[in-house]
Amino acid sequence: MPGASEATGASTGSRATVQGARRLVVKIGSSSLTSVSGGLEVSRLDALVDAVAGRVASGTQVILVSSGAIAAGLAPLGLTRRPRDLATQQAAASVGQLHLTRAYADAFARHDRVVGQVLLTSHDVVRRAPYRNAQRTFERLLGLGVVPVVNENDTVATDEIRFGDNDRLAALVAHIVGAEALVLLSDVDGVYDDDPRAPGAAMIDEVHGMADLASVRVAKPGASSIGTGGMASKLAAADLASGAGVPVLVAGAADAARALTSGEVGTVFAPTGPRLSARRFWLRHMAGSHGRLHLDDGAVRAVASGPAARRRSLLAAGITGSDGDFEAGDVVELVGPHGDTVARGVVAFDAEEMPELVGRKTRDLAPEFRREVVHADDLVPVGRRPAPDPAAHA
Ligand SMILES: Nc1ncnc2c1ncn2[C@@H]1O[C@H](COP(=O)(O)OP(=O)(O)O)[C@@H](O)[C@H]1O
Ligand SMILES: N[C@@H](CCC(=O)OP(=O)(O)O)C(=O)O
Repeated sequence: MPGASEATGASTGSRATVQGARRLVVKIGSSSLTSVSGGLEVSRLDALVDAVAGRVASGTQVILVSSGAIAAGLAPLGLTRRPRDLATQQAAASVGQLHLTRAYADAFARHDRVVGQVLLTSHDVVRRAPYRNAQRTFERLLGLGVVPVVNENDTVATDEIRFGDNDRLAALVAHIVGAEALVLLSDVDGVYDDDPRAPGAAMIDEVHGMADLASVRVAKPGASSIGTGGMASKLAAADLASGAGVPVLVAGAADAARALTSGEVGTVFAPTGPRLSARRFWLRHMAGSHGRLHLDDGAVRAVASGPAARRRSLLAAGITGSDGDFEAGDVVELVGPHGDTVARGVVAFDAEEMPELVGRKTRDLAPEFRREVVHADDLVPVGRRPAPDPAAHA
């Protein structure tokens, strides 16, 4: 387990990246902005905005992902605890999001900054066209000097189309906007090797892959907790972002100013994989899948193993079957002989054309079928990386 005293060059580099990033996603959790009894605590929000505005003034484009809509809606509705049912959560979010947005607009106005509200559901990112549209909107907002304030569109998100938690949403947004780093601010000052309330629990300085966290105990959020995902969702989001090349800093909201200037607080997650382009990240982590192509061993080796430069397109000869109702241009899973997904990619044929193709060498195909089924440029391997299982440690 890397400890506070074992700072390495890579960690220093990751903290330096957070410090020097020209485009940064900052996520703040509900528990750092609200209390169940008092609703939105404007003084805490103001302190966060002071830190963000300071960073913006120094030339960084900041995208703020803010939780707190549901919690901020409780007190105005006379609710004394977080509701369990989705409809009441959505009603609370409808009320609370308005409070949140108004407070952000007022707080940033003190710094002569304009904010723009961006409410997303997973529907907006699983399909390519709305995803590109969201990308363009962010780009234009940032170009206009606006601070985008993002949340899940809780009032319309049903269970099926929920991101689930804003830590994950923040990791996705970091890739949508091409941010250089992600900062997750919470009511705890970093990731601890045990429940932070346990005697002797120590904060971890740096993480170089999820294997470093194998022995970390992640306590489940209590029933009265304001936050939704607890530390487990932060670790999953940090894994998602750092695995695709984006360093992540987990720090306390009370340390926001230092987190956004020196970066010398909290726990830093060094990148564990190459930086994925926004398109490849979308393909790998966000795109909705419309079906599956089954591959033989040779095809699995061709498309999913070895360095990226040597990976090849998927040809009909390596396909043993398909299922699903996809059309050319849809995203499908590429599945190995043992049923495990080895890659995802954009398929060049409709499902109903597949019987003509399965198992055939290119030279044996009719001329109109003689092309890659999934081109190498449209294909991204899905490696398996272990993440800590909160249930196992709770
Ligand atoms: N190993 C751990 N290290 C740090 N915090 C942990 C750990 N296990 C559980 N926690 C808890 O996770 C909580 C943060 O998650 P959460 O309340 O969901 O935050 P937020 O609302 O900011 O998203 C902290 O209050 C902390 O008590
Ligand atoms: N979208 C929800 C927050 C969901 C969420 O992930 O909350 P948190 O764990 O506090 O970051 C809201 O605004 O209440």
